[in-house]
Amino acid sequence: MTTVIKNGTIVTADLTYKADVLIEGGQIIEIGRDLKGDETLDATDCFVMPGGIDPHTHLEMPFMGTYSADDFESGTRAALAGGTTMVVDFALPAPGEGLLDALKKWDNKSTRAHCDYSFHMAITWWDKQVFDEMKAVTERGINTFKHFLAYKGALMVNDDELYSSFKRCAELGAIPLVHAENGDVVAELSAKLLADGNNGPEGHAYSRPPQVEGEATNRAIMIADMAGVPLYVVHTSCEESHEAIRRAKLAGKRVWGEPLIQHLTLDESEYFDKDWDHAARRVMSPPFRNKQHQDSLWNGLSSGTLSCVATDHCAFTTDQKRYGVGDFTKIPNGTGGLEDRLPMLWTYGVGTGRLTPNEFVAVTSTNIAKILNIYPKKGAVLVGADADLVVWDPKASKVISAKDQQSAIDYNVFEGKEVTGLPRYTLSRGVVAWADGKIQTKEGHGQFVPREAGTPVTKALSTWKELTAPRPIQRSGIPASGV
Ligand SMILES: NC(=O)NCCC(=O)O
Ligand SMILES: [Zn+2]
Ligand SMILES: [Zn+2]
Repeated sequence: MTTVIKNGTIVTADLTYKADVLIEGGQIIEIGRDLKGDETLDATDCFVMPGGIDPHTHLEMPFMGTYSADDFESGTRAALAGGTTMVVDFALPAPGEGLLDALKKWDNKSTRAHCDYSFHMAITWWDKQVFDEMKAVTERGINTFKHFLAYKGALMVNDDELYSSFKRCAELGAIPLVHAENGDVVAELSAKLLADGNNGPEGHAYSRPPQVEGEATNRAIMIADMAGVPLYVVHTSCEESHEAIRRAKLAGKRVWGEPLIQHLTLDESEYFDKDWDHAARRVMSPPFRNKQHQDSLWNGLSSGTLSCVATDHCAFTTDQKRYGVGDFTKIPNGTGGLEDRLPMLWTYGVGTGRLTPNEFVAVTSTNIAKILNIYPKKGAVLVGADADLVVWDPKASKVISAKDQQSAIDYNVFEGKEVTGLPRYTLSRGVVAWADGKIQTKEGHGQFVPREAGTPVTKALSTWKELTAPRPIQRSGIPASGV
């Protein structure tokens, strides 16, 4: 059975051209003019692009005394409805839990996924077992390890643990990820704010100023450099962090920054809303920033100093957010966005001229596929690539509303935003997964995507580090010891 996408314009990270796409067995088998197939999808007036890859989701995540409300079933439905065909979630070992035991739990949760997925492994504590199991994790097809510098007393690791884990990543050809906020300072600021009677959701934003992010980003970059490993900084939200990344890149360090669609399009005024629920629903870490920080993030995307747009989809219901009434530190941190990432980025990025369509593809799909070592299986429109595609109608529009969404929660942080640019079809490995405004796949269609360690960048960096490593100076005529 073959499927042909006809009459569309293919848009990739580097090319725009008119052609049909023929699909068989889940893969693209031909690209050209006047192709025929058993089934035809009409892409007239549409762009045919690689499906989005969201490198940062937390589906059914155990966090702050509860679980995030979207699981792999509803979360991946939301992804497909918004043109995203792959998500990368975080396997999170509890303190003292083995990495492989945690991985089993994420294997079980993900059996219900509608689209393809992969995992990052979090390093939440450190000893010989963790060191040893990191190798087995890479052999299971996970080449990225996440470190939290925030969430003191829960997920946070200290600098000695960070350095040890980064060195282990370097040995394994894996890439460390970092949530860069100074958890010690956040804990102190939070306690002071609460003591002063600042207990509303706005206290969350006050407790995490850009400096805590800038400091932690700089620290993680320097530690990664000393460990000889690249670094991926998740949810880069402010100029201080972006500046550290920019400077590191210009100094030849291999560092990537990931702004979220929420930080690009929503600002800190959300936390000053008089409605407690409105503000609490938007509590996430790092918090939303002001317009200057948003401009910095947009500029980073267009100049290439920031690489990928993610969601950090970690959705909690209003009832869950209310755990924090009277104490903002108990509001579960996280917001949704999986269904809205592509339409919002197209509307506020391509629609305003901040991004070209090719840059849009780069930052939503191709760049992360390359970083994660799954390009061109994913993130490409090429013969042999998986047919994870979105037929994108740049003129279709809607007003975002929780009542129409796939996500399981009862609100949407983008409620009321009008977006222009929506998927007409989303295809997951050649199967039409979203059409006519409805999900067409069955749960369990999604497959785990293994990712090999030893990516082109880790190999290049380890070659360079080996070449420039400190070496003893060979001397003749060493003087006799003075003792
Ligand atoms: N970002 C957030 O607030 N929640 C999800 C966990 C994390 O990424 O820090
Ligand atoms: Zn985080
Ligand atoms: Zn996250």
